[in-house]
Amino acid sequence: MPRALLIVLDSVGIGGAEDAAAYGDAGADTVGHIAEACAAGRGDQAGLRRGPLHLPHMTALGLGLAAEASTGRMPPNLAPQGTLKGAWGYGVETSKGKDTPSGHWEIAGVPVAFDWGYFPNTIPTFPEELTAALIERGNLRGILGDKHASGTVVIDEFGAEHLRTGKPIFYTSVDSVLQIAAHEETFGLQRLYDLCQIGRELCDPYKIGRVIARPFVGSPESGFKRTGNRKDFATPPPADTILDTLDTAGRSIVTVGKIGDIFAHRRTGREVKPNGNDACLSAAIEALKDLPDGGFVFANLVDFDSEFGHRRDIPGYAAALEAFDRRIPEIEAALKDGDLVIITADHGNDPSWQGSDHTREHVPILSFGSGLKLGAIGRRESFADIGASVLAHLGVSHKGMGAPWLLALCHGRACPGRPGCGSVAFLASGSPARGR
Ligand SMILES: O=P(O)(O)O[C@H]1O[C@H](CO)[C@@H](O)[C@H]1O
Ligand SMILES: [Mn+2]
Ligand SMILES: [Mn+2]
Repeated sequence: MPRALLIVLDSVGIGGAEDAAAYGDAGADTVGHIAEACAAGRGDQAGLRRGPLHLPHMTALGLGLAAEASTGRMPPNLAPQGTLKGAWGYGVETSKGKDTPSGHWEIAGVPVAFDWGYFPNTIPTFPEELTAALIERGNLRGILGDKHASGTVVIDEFGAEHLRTGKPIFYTSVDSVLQIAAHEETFGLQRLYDLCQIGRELCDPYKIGRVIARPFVGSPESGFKRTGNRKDFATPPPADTILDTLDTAGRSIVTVGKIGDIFAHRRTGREVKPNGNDACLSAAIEALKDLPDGGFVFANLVDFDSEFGHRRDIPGYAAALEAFDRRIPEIEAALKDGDLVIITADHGNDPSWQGSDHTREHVPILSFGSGLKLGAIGRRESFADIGASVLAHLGVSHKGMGAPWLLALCHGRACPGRPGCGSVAFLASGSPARGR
């Protein structure tokens, strides 16, 4: 029985969203603008990286072709030179919003049809009764911030006052979030998590997607730094996702990084949550080693978004893409015959864009594995096609949103595709055909 690995490169969008203007993002293009900046020497940083964006493995999987199909422009240095090694295309987000839960839930078969709640870009941003309830139930002296902000800037601004007063820092963004930053040692990590749990309950009537704990360390003298103990308190998806479907079918599930949080820990299998892209990718590769037949590994790599996209750091983002790309051979080496890998993203976060928020974009869909039919899977009208394709590959029937694309489930590199070999190819139209 085949297995599947789904990797979400958080915020690695490829531009071109037709509805981007409605989000203030017309023209945003995360990968395209990083590639252009690198080609123009604006991606150089001493000791980190230099030169054109170098992503040989993702290029061979069709990243440049997917980007070109999405925007009409081939990003510099991403045109494939040799043989293509993957099936490539791009996904269009149908959900409302451009945040992590919308993107991930849609990937997993549940597009967001309702409107999230958002806090206005005013000071204060939070409704008085919400703040009052948080202060009372959280036993607080008050709150700091109370505005739209970037998380690293807001701890620089209020960190010292937080240490003096013990008041936590509350902020939000254009996303449906309430974020609470507090010093991990003086305020206490568990106390921050408990406060966020209270916040989660109080935010439900406002339809807020996530309450996020943002612990940090440091001092006014040394500066403040966020730690890896961020924790997202998400509202659960409104319908069954592929995780529910696979769990019901008795399949083994491993979720890596933020996935557990994003799906509110519902049917998220064995959760592994190390800190950072590299450690999360290692954990995903490690999980493949003892993943039984029919199993599913679902990983999120968040550094692209949180460390570089929101920070508008082009060299950092480029270096992170290159670091991921260098490890694709390790993923290939961990695969068994019949395994499927899909690499995608949940939204954009163009580091060349104004502000510090996500950007509405198409996402790349790159897949590979033995027996997989190579070539274009085209434009997928919903991210839900990704989850549907995972289910199709794993042979689990699916009644929800999304349609699987061209997959050739030919279990074995040497499969001659003889009649009756049992393999199934899903054609782009969605009609299954025998053999390959
Ligand atoms: O600036 P930081 O704290 O990284 O916040 C960002 O992280 C949130 C979740 O992705 C986004 O809504 C954005 O506000
Ligand atoms: Mn995200
Ligand atoms: Mn983000």
